[in-house]
Amino acid sequence: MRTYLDWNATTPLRDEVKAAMRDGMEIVGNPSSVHSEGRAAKMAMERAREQVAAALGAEGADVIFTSGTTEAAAMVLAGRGVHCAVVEHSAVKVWCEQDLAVDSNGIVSVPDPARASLQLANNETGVIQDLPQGLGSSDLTQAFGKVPFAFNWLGITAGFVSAHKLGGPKGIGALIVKRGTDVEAMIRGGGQEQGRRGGTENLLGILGFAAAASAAQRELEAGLWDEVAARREALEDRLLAAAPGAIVAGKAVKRLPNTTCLLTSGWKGETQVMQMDLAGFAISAGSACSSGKVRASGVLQAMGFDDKAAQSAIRISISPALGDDQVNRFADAWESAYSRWRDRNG
Ligand SMILES: Cc1ncc(COP(=O)(O)O)c(C=O)c1O
Repeated sequence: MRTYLDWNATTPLRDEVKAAMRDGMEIVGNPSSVHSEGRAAKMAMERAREQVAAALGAEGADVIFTSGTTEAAAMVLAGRGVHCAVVEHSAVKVWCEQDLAVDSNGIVSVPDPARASLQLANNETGVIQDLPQGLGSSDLTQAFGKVPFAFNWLGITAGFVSAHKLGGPKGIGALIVKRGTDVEAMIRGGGQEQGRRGGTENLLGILGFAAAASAAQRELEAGLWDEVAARREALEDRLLAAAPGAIVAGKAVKRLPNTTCLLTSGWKGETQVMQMDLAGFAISAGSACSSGKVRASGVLQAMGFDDKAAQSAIRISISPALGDDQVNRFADAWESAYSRWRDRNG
């Protein structure tokens, strides 16, 4: 039996999502067609758009369906000379001047919010940022569904989300913009999405996204993520007690309730990921692998960790679908791997 502890990377489809997509398979029409089949497809899509907007607290804002955050970010950032910090996901970073300062907790200073992009929560550490009013754009991908927020109250112009982080399908997401914001289409062609994103819409993906967004909203309102936070705290207490030299990145500041980024300097993150995989647990390493060369995480380096510490990072990210038992079994497995490593490196 495998235990999946990598919910920040992606999530399994929720049952409600599968049901919504299965129902959607019966829809025949193209949302742009004027006949009854087309109007039925359009109606289902617009209902889904309202559901996504409601879950995001973005009623009255424009929800433009895209293939996910990467596309949404490109639409508003490409060629604009926007500023960001190196802690951003590469989907944002690739378009920006990466010159904003980051402190040892991963908190970013934003001198000119209108010309900046700042993530609400970091995918590696879970660190949550207070977004300054008037911020140009924010990557909301990791925060959506895990912590309550309302787009309408964040005071930002644009936000990016991906459905697969909250139990929806992969390859669908949205760009959310304040109504009336000028957004030039990147993918041109038909006039879909008010001329801002050409191409026949991914209706099945959209229906799955809406079901995921509503389910996530209900879960948050029911307080299930408070239980996740308590479970995560208990896990960190155990791991830090077993490995007194270990560090949890960002532990001193507000974080997502489900994320632990653990550094055990000297013990390679990749090694830990492989050992845990063999023991039946999926976690991820906090370092990025590019062209066969393992690099330390830029996020952790920006927070002041040296290469050896940064390369030891693992990320454990849980969800309300996991119980105490699964998390405890992971802690057991990690602790015994740690004591073997410590005995060898003593
Ligand atoms: C914070 C953050 N931004 C952007 C992305 C990219 O999302 P997608 O690959 O769905 O476009 C991810 C997911 O990997 C993420 O965690």
